[in-house]
Parts: sequence; C-alpha cells; structure tokens
Amino acid sequence: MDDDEVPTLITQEEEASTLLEHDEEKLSKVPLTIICGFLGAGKSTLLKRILTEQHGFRIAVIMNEFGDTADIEAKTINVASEGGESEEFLELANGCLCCSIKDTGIAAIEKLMQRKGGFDHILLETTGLADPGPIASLFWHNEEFATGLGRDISLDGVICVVDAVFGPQQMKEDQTSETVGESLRQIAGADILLLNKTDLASPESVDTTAALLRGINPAAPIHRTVRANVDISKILGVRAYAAAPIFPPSRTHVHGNDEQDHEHEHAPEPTHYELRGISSLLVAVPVLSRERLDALDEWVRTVLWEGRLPGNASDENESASSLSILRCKGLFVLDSGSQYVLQGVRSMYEIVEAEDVLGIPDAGKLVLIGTGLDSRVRDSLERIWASQ
Ligand SMILES: Nc1nc2c(ncn2[C@@H]2O[C@H](COP(=O)(O)OP(=O)(O)OP(=O)(O)O)[C@@H](O)[C@H]2O)c(=O)[nH]1
Repeated sequence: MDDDEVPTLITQEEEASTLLEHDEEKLSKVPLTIICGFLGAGKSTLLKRILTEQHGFRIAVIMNEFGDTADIEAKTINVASEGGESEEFLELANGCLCCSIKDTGIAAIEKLMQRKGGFDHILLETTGLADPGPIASLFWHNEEFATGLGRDISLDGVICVVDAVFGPQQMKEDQTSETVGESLRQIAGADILLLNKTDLASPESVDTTAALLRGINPAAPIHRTVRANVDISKILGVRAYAAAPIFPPSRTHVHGNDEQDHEHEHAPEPTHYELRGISSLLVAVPVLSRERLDALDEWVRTVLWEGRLPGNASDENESASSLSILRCKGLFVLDSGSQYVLQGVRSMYEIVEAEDVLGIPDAGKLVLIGTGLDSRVRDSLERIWASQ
C-alpha cells in the first residue's frame, strides 16, 4: 500500500464491531495496548499469533526490541507474510501492520500515526523486563501529551505475559531489599495477565503461580495459555482505563477440556497480600453519600500525591512511611444510584461517573497495588465511611 494512500476502515464482522464499539470520541482515537512480560515468557509468540491469524482486525504491532532479537523476529514475520521485503512497516496478509523498530516506542508511534486509518488498534511491546507504569501514564491523561499523540491515541490496557515455568523464580531473583523488582511492577501495572506455557508446568504449580499473581494484582483477570493462545477479544478492546466496569467479571471460572482454553481465576478474593515488598489491598466500599465520595477523593489525592495517609495521627504515617501506589482502581456506588470509577497510575488518577452502569451493585470496591499497604491503610480508609 502506498504511503500517501489513506485506507478506509474495514467492515468489521459482528463480533468485531462489538469489540470496537466506542462512542464518537473514542472512535476518533486509536486504542493502544502495551505488552510487557518476563524474559522468554511468550510476548513474541503472542505478537506473531496476532500478526498471522485471521481475526478480522487490523492491528499495528510495534515490536520495540533491541539487537538481534528484532532481526530474528522481523525475518520470522516476513516468512509468515509470504516473503515480503524487510521494511520498517510491513503489511501482513491478515491486514495487520508490523513495525519492527529499535528506536523508542514513541518515535515509532509518531510514524505510525501518519498512517492513521490503516489500522484499528496499536500493540506496543516493551523491551525485556520493562516497567509498564511510566509508558502507561504517558498515554493516559498526560497533559503534555494531550496536545500531541494523545489526541489520536487512547490507552486500552496493559497485558503482562508471565512464564508459568520460570515466572515464580524470576520474581524471586528480581527482588532486592529496597526496591520492588521489575517483574513485580509488571504484574502490578497489568490490566490483563497471561499465564503462558502452562503445558510445561504441572496443574498444581500453575495454580500456585496463578494464586501468586492474583495476590499481587487482584484486579486483573488471569488467562492461562499455551503458546499465548487467547481469544483476542479478551485482551484487546478492554478499555481498562475508561469509565467502565473494571474488575474481572466474576470469580466464577470457565472450564475447558482443551488445555488451551483460558479461564478466569476463581479462588476466593484475597483482601490483603504482601510479597517481597509489593502489596495489594482490596477494600469493600459501602454505598456512599456525595460527601463521603469527596472525602474518598481527598484520601486518594493525599495518598497518591503526598505518599502519606490523611489525618494527623503520626503513628499512622510512621507505619505508612513506605506508602506508594503503583496502580489503583475502584468502583463506588452513591446513594443517589450513580456509580463512579477510580482509575490511577502512579500519581495520576481520576474519579469519574461511570459511563455504563451495569446493574446496581450493592457496594463498591477499591483495589490498591503498591508498597506499604498495611492494615492502617485499610483502617484509615474505612474511617471515611464509618461515621456515615
Ligand atoms: N512449550 C511452550 N513453549 C512456548 C510457549 N510459548 C512460547 N514458547 C516458546 O518459548 C520461547 C520463548 O518465547 P517468546 O515468545 O520468544 O518469548 P518472549 O517473551 O518474546 O522472549 P524475549 O523477548 O526474549 O523476552 C520460544 O521458543 C517459544 O516458541 C508455550 O506456551 N509452551
């Protein structure tokens, strides 16, 4: 296809149209998904699958790899696309567009956006053991960005691919006493977790690893996969940062006889978890008055921006000295019946009215993932609504 030619969007099949069904504003933006994951966990396998399968979507994939790996991957994709030339941008038989670039992802995306209209979704692979947090916050409500690429792109979600065999070991080795390791940051910052290579691990150890992942990130659905075989609609078009329902649909799991079936985790929800410096806290939030929602907003602001618990009790802040939030999500129900969604990445957050009210949940939920999330954090939160 000629560079100057502006292709029209393809007609989507019914399933596809559901996936990409957005309002006018969202339609004008191209959703972007970040893929991160452990070394050798199966990121390239997932990308190759997307680039070669007939799924009806035109997805631009940015392989942001260094050195030899990028070359190897480019060749592999060329073979898959029936011997196309090795180009910076490669159109593939299934309508996808591959961009293999060793530069920073941003430069690649800028180039890509000049071809806007030629694809419906962007997948950005991050290098090796990269923390997705900074890049996610760049694409999400960044004020400087809003006048540039942010006008054209909306962050859809972060996928983290975890190795079912070596994942637990990698998490252990990645730990240092002072900082949260990159692999744990990846899990913490993910909206979707792919637990891959489940064919190589015993069902028991896959269960153990899945429980570990759920402990670290209780808000992300976990899909167990073999060779990253996952229904594409489960990982793209999830709108994890939009004002929409945000928690895994339910803890009931889908059984499949086929090993490649993915399933949602179904263990009881942990309410507090701590592993090698990283912790998560899941708090049930009762129906709130508008006043309490404002107080909750202030609480979130103080914790995210100042790294401390609100109030004057010094003992609280002593204990919470290492308080830091990597990711937070919440759904709050007001006594008026309206629902509000909290989304936060690092120090950036928003609390906005939910676009799609799905049924009337009897209560809300708040998930915090970060460091220093001990029982005093929960107590401090619960005091907000205790006096209602
Ligand atoms: N048995 C088995 N092998 C897998 C599976 N997924 C990927 N592999 C193989 O594992 C190896 C590593 O997979 P990649 O997709 O290259 O992993 P990656 O995350 O892109 O690796 P890096 O970019 O080097 O970090 C390859 O040889 C894959 O064919 C799986 O589910 N089961």
